[in-house]
Amino acid sequence: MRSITVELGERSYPIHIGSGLLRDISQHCVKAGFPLRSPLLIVSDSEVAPRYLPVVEAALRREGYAVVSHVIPAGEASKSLAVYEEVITTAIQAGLDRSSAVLALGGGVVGDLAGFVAATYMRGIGFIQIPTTILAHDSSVGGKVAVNHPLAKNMIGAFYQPSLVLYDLDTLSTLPPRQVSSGLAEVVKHGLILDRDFAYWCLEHASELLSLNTEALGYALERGCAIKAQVVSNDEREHGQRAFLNLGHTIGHAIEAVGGYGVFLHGEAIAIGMAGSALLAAKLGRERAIYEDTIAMLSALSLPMKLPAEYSEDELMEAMMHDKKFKEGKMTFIVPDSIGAVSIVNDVQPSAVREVLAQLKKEGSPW
Ligand SMILES: NC(=O)c1ccc[n+]([C@@H]2O[C@H](COP(=O)([O-])OP(=O)(O)OC[C@H]3O[C@@H](n4cnc5c(N)ncnc54)[C@H](O)[C@@H]3O)[C@@H](O)[C@H]2O)c1
Ligand SMILES: O=C(O)C(=O)C[C@@H](O)[C@H](O)[C@H](O)COP(=O)(O)O
Ligand SMILES: [Zn+2]
Repeated sequence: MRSITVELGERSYPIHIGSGLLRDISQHCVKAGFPLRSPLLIVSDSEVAPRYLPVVEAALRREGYAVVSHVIPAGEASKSLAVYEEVITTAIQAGLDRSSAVLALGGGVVGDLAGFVAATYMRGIGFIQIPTTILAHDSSVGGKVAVNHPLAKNMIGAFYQPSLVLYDLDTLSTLPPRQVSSGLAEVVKHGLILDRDFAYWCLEHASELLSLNTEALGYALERGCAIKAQVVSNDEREHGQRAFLNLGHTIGHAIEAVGGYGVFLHGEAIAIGMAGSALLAAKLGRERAIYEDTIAMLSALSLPMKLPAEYSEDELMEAMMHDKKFKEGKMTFIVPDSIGAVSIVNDVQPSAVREVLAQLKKEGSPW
């Protein structure tokens, strides 16, 4: 097992990464100070629960914890206020108290939803992330928790850090290929924003990553988590550098909202968005090689880069006005300066964004 710390003073917490970690969950709950007398709530989804919930429940019960589980339907549509209310109902019925914790066993949907429950139930109780997707190397770290509104992604949420991230890489072996690629979009994003060598390493090792080679994947997820942890430690509430993590998300979130949640997976939408940011970079005078190398990386990871023709540019522009970086009537984009370095560009002209959207319908591979 390897560990990385998210340094946030008194709220610092470890990310444990390794093999066979699920059965150790109870010792971590004890160490984190969750008392046996207070019930724990595990939130999982309909794909993850049949595979991994029994191990986690059994480990906790062996220790003496009272455990209740709530299984949501798998997929982005569950990141909603309606499902949030159902989970809160379970928490009340199970008698969770202020010393209880919510454990998120699943991908980013479970993590974001369960984290929002933990942040708001009785104004905040304990929270543990147990990620089971590649993408969740990103979502489980950093404390952004939320549900979606039909008009805009992650619109109802909070910053609420977990006490612990327990990342058992054995769970990743059951991920479907499309989910593998989607998760790798956020992995390469971490390279594109801050680590040039890592971005090109992802390109060189794409086939090992896609085939879930243990060594390659372990390295990639550790590096991704370390970059994320560092950014969050520097700027927890996104006053500056944390916005780098939003590369590709202005367009990506608009694609998710306009197309319907779950039509494009999050990582797929972000891949199209990162291709768009690289096109925007070229329009703003950066080298076109940034776009070409970005496309090569996304393509190697079997990610989409093309915007389907039926996506209305007007609707996408409208959705982008709800981006959390949109302030005082100005569009802000994270724009690559080179591979491994980005800038926050305020006041991007809407006409330039429209041109990018039109180009995204033409360029890239048809996927
Ligand atoms: N909070 C953050 O900082 C942050 C960062 C990135 C993404 N996100 C959010 O995360 C979400 C996407 O996360 P995701 O891609 O993990 O999606 P997800 O949670 O929907 O998981 C993807 C799919 O894989 C299945 N699955 C999960 N683990 C599995 C396993 N081990 N074996 C087999 N199937 C498994 C799930 O049931 C689901 O169908 C989006 O809502 C996105 O907005 C949040
Ligand atoms: O942790 C962050 O900060 C990120 O931006 C990570 C993103 O990958 C993630 O999708 C996040 O949920 C987006 O946040 P939002 O503030 O744009 O909703
Ligand atoms: Zn993301």
